[in-house]
Amino acid sequence: MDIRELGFDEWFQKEQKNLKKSDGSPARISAVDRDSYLIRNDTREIRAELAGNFLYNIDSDMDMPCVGDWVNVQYFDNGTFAVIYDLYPRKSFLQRKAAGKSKDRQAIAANIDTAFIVQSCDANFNIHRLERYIVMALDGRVNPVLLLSKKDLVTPDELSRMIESVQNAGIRCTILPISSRTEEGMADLKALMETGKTYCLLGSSGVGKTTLLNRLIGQNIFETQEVREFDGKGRHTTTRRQLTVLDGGAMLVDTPGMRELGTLGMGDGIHESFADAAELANDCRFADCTHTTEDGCALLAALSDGRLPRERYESYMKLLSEADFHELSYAEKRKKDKDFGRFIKTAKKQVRK
Ligand SMILES: Nc1nc2c(ncn2[C@@H]2O[C@H](COP(=O)(O)OP(=O)(O)OP(=O)(O)O)[C@@H](O)[C@H]2O)c(=O)[nH]1
Ligand SMILES: [Zn+2]
Repeated sequence: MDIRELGFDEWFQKEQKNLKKSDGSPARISAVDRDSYLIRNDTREIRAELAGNFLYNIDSDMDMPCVGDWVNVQYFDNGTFAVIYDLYPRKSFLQRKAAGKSKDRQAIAANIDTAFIVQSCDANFNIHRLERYIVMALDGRVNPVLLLSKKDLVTPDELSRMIESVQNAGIRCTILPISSRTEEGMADLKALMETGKTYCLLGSSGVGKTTLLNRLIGQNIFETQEVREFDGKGRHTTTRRQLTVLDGGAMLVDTPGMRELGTLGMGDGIHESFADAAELANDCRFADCTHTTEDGCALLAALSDGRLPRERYESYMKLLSEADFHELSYAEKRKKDKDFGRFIKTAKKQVRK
């Protein structure tokens, strides 16, 4: 396999000479498990760890490798173990964030070309929710495609009305109705997925993402297996692969963090136009731009020369920062609930005293 088939195109080749360490080889992160990584190169998938000085050279958590990232590595033990020295710039970056506060950001995946936003035809279809997922994708420079799942549950008329309402809302993304049950649309979906490009599935719980993933990965049993290897310290470890190369050569990313996005909430009254701002964000120099202070921020540029009205900018930033937009992960919520429970307990004790 050629490394270009894993997505290492001219864009990354050009960035190679800007890396701190000029020797080394490019490899792609295929799973992250706390401080240990799986990387994929042209021949194999192996375990990797960060170089000792990696942490000294970064400014924030956002500079830590995440799934989909390209990294510069050096191989040891006959190429069975690697050390990560450097992170390539990101072409695209899916993250949860609260506007302007870097500590409230959480990386989800890097270098995704297309996000399939899944909404099921029967109950889950909702224009406002769709708009929010589209903003999230565009803000990370990821191309959104709408999959209308469970097509088998609606009539052709109902389906046409849904597609019409998406178009009437001014949303211009590709729309593909599919059914995992009847296989309708599955061939079209596979035809959309190109060799060397990376995809992910976003959508609420129950819309059929897992079923679809299994359909796409299913014929590729080897890829779904866990990777068991000895790590650098000789321990036996197991990691679930999060970036999978499908039979057709396209790649699919599925991380636990991506699953948790499924509960994306729906506040009221934020049905303002976002398309202009979200499309501008696509042109920011940095994939992880916060649109607050960065040089090369397309939103700030448009704001200063009047192409983007201030209130539009502000409502867009508000949308990005909403608590329920980039929902806290389930684990974080559980922890918050626990902390709150503890707080109540202590407070009660103190009252008793
Ligand atoms: N009728 C119909 N049902 C489907 C289809 N695809 C999935 N389902 C059903 O929808 C339910 C939810 O599917 P999942 O694949 O688990 O949905 P999910 O989006 O992965 O949900 P989470 O795992 O909770 O995130 C299951 O009962 C599936 O059998 C479809 O194309 N048609
Ligand atoms: Zn920006």
